[in-house]
Amino acid sequence: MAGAKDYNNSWVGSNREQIEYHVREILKLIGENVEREGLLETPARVTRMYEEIFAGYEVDPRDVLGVTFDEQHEELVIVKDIVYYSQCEHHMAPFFGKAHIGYIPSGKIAGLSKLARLVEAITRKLQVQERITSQIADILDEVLKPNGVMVVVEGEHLCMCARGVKKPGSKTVTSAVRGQFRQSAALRSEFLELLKR
Ligand SMILES: Nc1nc2c(ncn2[C@@H]2O[C@H](COP(=O)(O)OP(=O)(O)OP(=O)(O)O)[C@@H](O)[C@H]2O)c(=O)[nH]1
Ligand SMILES: [Zn+2]
Repeated sequence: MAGAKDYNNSWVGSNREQIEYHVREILKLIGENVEREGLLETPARVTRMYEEIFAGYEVDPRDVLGVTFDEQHEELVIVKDIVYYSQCEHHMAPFFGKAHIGYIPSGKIAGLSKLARLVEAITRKLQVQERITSQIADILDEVLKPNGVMVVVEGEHLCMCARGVKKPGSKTVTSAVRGQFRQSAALRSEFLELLKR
């Protein structure tokens, strides 16, 4: 039955009926017949989709890094090609791509999966790519207190491909550096070189 599913995210669960109502109203306003078979379940489906793509509103990204390990590895650690899907806050249209994270620990390392979870927590909400990039860097910097952090995010924005300027295939690349990466061009080059492999 439409909307009978349990929701993991409390904001979707408690607002489900209203979200469904408003999706139905938008469908009417764009000229659709909300009674036709293909659309009967659409408001409920959209609401369930929101539960996934806006799951970040339920998570404090700092909590994702709650488990860390003391380790004396003070060399570069990189997790690259972390695929993300986000929604542009200007158009509510998807943008997606890959995030690459590098950091130089200072006595504390994060579980590798936690870096991917951090990307999930930050991207699953309305965002701009620049903010995603700096939030990843800032939260790692704050929680791990590493010697340096560098983050590169690549994204393809549907608001630039499917509408407006219509430039499919254009890629936006953003980066953020903290700590030793700020001072050292050699370190930035090492990170970028390792991304190419
Ligand atoms: N900096 C930045 N801009 C973004 C991002 N996602 C979408 N945008 C841009 O947000 C801008 C919104 O501009 P507006 O002029 O207010 O909106 P618009 O009339 O729909 O703009 P056009 O896309 O140029 O048609 C556009 O230039 C988008 O390309 C992002 O992650 N970062
Ligand atoms: Zn947009």
